[in-house]
Amino acid sequence: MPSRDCNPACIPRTDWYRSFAAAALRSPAVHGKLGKWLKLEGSLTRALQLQCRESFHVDILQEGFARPSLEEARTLGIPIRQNAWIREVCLTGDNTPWVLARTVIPLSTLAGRGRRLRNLGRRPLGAYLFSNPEWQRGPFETGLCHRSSSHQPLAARRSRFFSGHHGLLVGEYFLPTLFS
Ligand SMILES: C=C(O[C@@H]1C=C(C(=O)O)C=C[C@H]1O)C(=O)O
Repeated sequence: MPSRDCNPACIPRTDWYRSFAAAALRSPAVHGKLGKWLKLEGSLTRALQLQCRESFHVDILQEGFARPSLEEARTLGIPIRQNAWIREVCLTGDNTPWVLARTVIPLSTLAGRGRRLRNLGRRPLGAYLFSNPEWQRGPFETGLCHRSSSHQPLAARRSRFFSGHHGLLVGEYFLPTLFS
């Protein structure tokens, strides 16, 4: 895993989608089991843990300071050349990768109590956000992904979390294994 304080060059490009726009989402009206997961309120981690028979864990794919995509910076309202803390994980249930997640946390959000967001390790981000009532979630963007392989995520959702003037962006990409 890249060192914690590396420059943008250290964090290699995400090999699923760098940003929500890159997922080329379409037909946001998604129904059935897929739609249920996309519209799930509350902690996705908690819902996945309830889905497990044996085990659940968060695998860190990469984490560190890097430059968000232009679209992510604009969505967060931060300067387009400013680094952010980027965390990419795989949520794994019963030893099967179920969800890929990319979280972009602006520098301003890391100040003060937010500095804990840099030290989550394998603790789920949701456990932090949903245990602190000052964090509120905004509306979801959802949709089906354009896939170039059968292993890539079927659908994705994204939302911003807010605490006062601070925010962060969470993108969650649902893998086909969650539905098999
Ligand atoms: C926001 C949540 O946290 C989950 C855990 C994440 C992590 O640990 O990086 C990222 C995205 C979420 O799927 C949640 O549980 O709803």
